[in-house]
Amino acid sequence: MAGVGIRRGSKELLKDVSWQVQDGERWIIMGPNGAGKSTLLQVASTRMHPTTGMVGILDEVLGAVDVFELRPRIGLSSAALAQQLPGRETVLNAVLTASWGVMGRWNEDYDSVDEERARRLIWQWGLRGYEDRRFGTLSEGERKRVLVARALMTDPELLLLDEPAAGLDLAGRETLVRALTRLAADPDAPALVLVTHHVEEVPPGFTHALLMRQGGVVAAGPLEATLTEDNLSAAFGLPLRVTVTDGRYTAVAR
Ligand SMILES: Nc1ncnc2c1ncn2[C@@H]1O[C@H](COP(=O)(O)OP(=O)(O)OP(=O)(O)O)[C@@H](O)[C@H]1O
Repeated sequence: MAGVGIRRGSKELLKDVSWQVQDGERWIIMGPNGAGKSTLLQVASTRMHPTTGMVGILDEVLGAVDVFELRPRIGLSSAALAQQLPGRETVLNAVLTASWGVMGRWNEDYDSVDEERARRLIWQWGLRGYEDRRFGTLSEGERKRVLVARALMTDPELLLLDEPAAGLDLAGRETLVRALTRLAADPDAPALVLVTHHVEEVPPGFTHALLMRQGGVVAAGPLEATLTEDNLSAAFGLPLRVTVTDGRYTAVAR
């Protein structure tokens, strides 16, 4: 995207954002509350159109393409989507129904190939044995992993994860970070974009970072050169001390 701005009334949600994701890249989007991260993902997932600027997604230009054809090529996991999934739906159906772009199972006919893929994803995301459990009865950590499995169901070319570790306890977070580390290392995985508030949630193997503040880009580029003390302090508006141990980041106020 180039020069993207989004305005609602007098408020600028995004200001002159230019950003490119290439095949095989794994991006972190980070910034404080209200920085515009979710808005940016809304644009990248074709749910929101910019007021100014140009957005190209998977070789199509937003505004000149049928978004309903583009959406199955983009996997999305977010709290807003989780709320739309019926709690009575089974884990298997929560993942499987993504292939039809619907949230609850009705009378659709699913191929056994689709069901096999859904089961494989459920296993891959550490939920073997949970296939018949109802989504509403899962823990937050289990739910988050179902959402990622669901987002991968259509074999997307781009995977957008909006705060997948929000609300998880330490073990839940570490399980998810490990799973995302594996995904990042998979050469067949789609391009990845992960939104988070916390450097502790950056999975090793992610390649790039975009730091935001007040709708604008503070810094963007290769991860190590971007997640620096100076850039993170500027994004969060607080002097930070950042350490990296075995590819894992921690940040504390200075
Ligand atoms: N329709 C709207 N009208 C006016 N302001 C809006 C609208 N939608 C979002 N905003 C504002 O735009 C800003 C950016 O919101 P956004 O959800 O993108 O931020 P975020 O970085 O994802 O924040 P958080 O980390 O808290 O989830 C916020 O200040 C929000 O209140």
